[in-house]
Amino acid sequence: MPLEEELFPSTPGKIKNQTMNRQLHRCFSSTSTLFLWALFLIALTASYLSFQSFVDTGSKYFTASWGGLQWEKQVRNSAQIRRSSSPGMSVLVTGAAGFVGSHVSLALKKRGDGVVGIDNFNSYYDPSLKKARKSMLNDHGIFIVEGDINDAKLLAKLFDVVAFTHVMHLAAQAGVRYAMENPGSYVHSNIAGLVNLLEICKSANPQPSIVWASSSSVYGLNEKVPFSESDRTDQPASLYAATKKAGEEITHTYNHIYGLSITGLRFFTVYGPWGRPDMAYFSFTRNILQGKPITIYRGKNRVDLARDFTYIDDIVKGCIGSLDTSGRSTGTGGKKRGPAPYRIFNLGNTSPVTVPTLVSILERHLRRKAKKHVIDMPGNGDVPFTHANISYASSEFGYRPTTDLQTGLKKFVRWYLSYYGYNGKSLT
Ligand SMILES: O=C(O)[C@H]1O[C@H](OP(=O)(O)OP(=O)(O)OC[C@H]2O[C@@H](n3ccc(=O)[nH]c3=O)[C@H](O)[C@@H]2O)[C@H](O)[C@@H](O)[C@H]1O
Repeated sequence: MPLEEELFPSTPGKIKNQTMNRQLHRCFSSTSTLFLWALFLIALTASYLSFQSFVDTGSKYFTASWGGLQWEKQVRNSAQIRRSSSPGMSVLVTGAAGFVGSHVSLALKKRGDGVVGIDNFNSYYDPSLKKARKSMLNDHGIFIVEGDINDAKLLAKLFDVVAFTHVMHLAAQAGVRYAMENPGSYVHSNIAGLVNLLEICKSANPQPSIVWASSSSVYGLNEKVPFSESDRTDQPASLYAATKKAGEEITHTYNHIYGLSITGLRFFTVYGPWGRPDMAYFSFTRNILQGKPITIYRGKNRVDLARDFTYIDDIVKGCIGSLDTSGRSTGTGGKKRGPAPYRIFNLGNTSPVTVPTLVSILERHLRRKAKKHVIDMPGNGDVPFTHANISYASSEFGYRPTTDLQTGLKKFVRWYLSYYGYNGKSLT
């Protein structure tokens, strides 16, 4: 039976309906018919109102149109493996119009793997940048479905059309500080969306192997440096971090019960061309070019904040290395048949740089001075520093970052200027 029908039967509750009919018949023949009619009308009005509110809420997330023969053909074409040297994989990339998602999709496609993307194109940051990434991917034969990872029917349909060997799960609500403004969006994408995706993957036949984006933020208030995968991660400093940590626990459960092969990647402040406008290096560049001030946070006792900034090409190599070594899921028909791999890796640069140094590198590349406004770090979920120990990823798949911040920012600035021009007015 197709996955879609198995999960969503076409005649749900058939038996229940027959029982209900008999009960209704008895009710109408009783003396309290009038009273029951009144109750019925009230219930009808209430269900209409709640249906309306469901439609309103639902349409916020599931407005995308998909399906049909032409759509299925596009999905199949995009998933086609065109590699002769090795078996190759067909990968469903979630968040494919995002920063990391678009880079990983392109790299996979270029070496002949099949790639289908899914992205909800939400407006957390300028959706036109996401559309531009999408059209770049389209030019390389990658089809991106517009839809939300919470849409179980859409995901089930995708697995009916293609037997994906791997899922690269990068769709998420990112951003550490935005979690204080819109906590619900983190629960929606990073918890509910993740569980929905895992439910589909566990029922798929064959089950795919899953590689997904966790975050360096799970180390929270950990003070031991550099951060190793075995260090404590039970002191998150932000809701964002807490949802990523929850994701690590949730994926462990699906590995344990259903035999899904899972690899979680703790990304350390990823930057580069086609990046996220909400991140500091990006918004600083925009403001410096527009002559606007930038706010630099400073830690306790006037200590500079520092990040293990990691260049996108290094992260892409880490993602592909993880996919190539992920091993197989072992379940069928939603049942585990044996133990499957469960791994977590740091993907960082092993060389933290302070935020003021980041700013001075940008000033050099942009040939402009920043108007700096230095303030004490507000209690907004930030951590004072991050620093990755990458020996586990090195030993498992030869992960070795090669781009320092100076070089990486030069490439970013070159891209930024070619995309936005000098005043960057198109950026909102
Ligand atoms: O590794 C991660 O897991 C996360 O990395 C990223 O978070 P962060 O490391 O916080 O990056 P980013 O916002 O660029 O701030 C960088 C520095 O600039 C400081 N900062 C920031 C803004 C500002 O106006 N001023 C400032 O000083 C700020 O205090 C910080 O010290 C991703 O956004 C997140 O989605 C997640 O993937």
